[in-house]
Amino acid sequence: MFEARLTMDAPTTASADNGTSGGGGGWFGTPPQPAATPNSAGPPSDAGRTPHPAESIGMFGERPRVPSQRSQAAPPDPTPQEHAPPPPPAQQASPDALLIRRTMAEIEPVADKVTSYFYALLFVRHPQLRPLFPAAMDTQRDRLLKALLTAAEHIDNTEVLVAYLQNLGRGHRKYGTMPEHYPAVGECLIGALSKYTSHVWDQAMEAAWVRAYTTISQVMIDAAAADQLRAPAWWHAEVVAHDRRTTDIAVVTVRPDQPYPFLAGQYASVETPWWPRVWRHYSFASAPRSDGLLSFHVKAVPAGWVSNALVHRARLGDVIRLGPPGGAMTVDHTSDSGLLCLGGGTGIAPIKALVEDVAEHGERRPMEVFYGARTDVDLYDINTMLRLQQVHSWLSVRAIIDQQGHIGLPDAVREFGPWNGYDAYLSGPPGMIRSGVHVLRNAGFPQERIRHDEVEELLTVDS
Ligand SMILES: NC(=O)C1=CN([C@@H]2O[C@H](COP(=O)(O)OP(=O)(O)OC[C@H]3O[C@@H](n4cnc5c(N)ncnc54)[C@H](O)[C@@H]3O)[C@@H](O)[C@H]2O)C=CC1
Repeated sequence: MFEARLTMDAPTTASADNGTSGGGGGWFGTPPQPAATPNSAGPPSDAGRTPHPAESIGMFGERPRVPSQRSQAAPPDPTPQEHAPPPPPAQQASPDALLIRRTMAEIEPVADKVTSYFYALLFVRHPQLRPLFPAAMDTQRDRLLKALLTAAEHIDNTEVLVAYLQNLGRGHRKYGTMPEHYPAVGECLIGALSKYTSHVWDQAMEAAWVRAYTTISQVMIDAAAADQLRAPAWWHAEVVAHDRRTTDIAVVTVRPDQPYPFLAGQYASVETPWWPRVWRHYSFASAPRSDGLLSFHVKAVPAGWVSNALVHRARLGDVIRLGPPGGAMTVDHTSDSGLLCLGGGTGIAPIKALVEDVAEHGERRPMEVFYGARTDVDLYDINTMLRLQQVHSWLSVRAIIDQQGHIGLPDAVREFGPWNGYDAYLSGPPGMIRSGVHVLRNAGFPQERIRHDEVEELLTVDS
């Protein structure tokens, strides 16, 4: 019944300036499609996507970053008033946002059921979409729904939402997501939400969700179409070096088949040939190199499909797939702030990339690296870091062995300082990031000077 009403606010397929927007289809129609490139013409048998603990999956599986932007945001903005206003406080939320929040509160206690029902609907009604998802959906099945719900919840916060959704839309190209898939997802989203909120669901609530999803899908579709003009949906990359540093950690170096632009501190999503459509995020372990090679530090974790494959199975000549780079834990080279870096375990990888990045820019900003590990053996990259320290007088590296686990690194940072004039970069297990942020905030560190990847995403990382 709601379907008939939904065709009003149809997402279009591409941006208005190419003549394809504005008219077409509705949620439940087939919007016009942008010209396909070879990479995006349709999901290959292994087209899939996203990262995390059991990682990613879903068509919209990129981890939601909307809520915690500030921790990884750019440096403090001296003129915030020139930008869009912050999201309205709850009492000023738009009517649609209030209805969406009401729905969210209703489904929260039954989130698992909503998730199961949503995917059941999707795959029964639209079986052609099933191959876009990994074979095993059990661990990651809620990524798509979560991303959609997160976006809807922040529908009033246009500035942040658009950036998030654009990233999401671009990231979905590697799954083989096409514009015509969006109406199917929207229909099943409404179907699942209405079923589990039937006692409160009404026309107004449905209309709010339709408007929100129409906006969400339109931004994603436009971003994917724009990205298609300048970048492949994914890169193939051949393993050219495989260096086992410990029984469970390997440094894997790959050569992409096309230039792969990225910034030090970012990460890529990675899919191996052994687990099609299962994607994980790995931070680049080096700044961009003149030979175009990329390195990742991979630790095989229990039940980590991708990480175990990369550490124990990958051989020279194997070809993996890479999604586009993501992440905002990058250095602002217009600043001369010091850099306080915490790298826990394999979290040292992007910190090493940041050191190289600062060095390449010829800067002499103080850089203090705290490298935490459980044992000496786990400090698998300490020699590299100490070599960098020898070469760069502005760099200081301290190793913190934390056998008891999980208190040493942030505590050690507290003992040094003061850290006035420093930006902080945190990379490592989610627990380390959380406690690190806590310690730094208590030490007076402004939130906007603390950068790290999203904890939600790390929780799904198969390190
Ligand atoms: N961009 C990022 O943030 C990256 C994150 N990672 C993540 O880093 C982790 C590395 O795993 P492992 O090498 O096994 O590290 P681990 O679990 O052995 O921890 C390494 C060190 O981090 C610190 N630490 C860990 N948990 C802590 C806690 N709850 N509170 C305070 N400090 C804590 C301790 O000093 C510990 O020795 C993985 O979860 C991986 O996903 C890896 C690469 C990049």
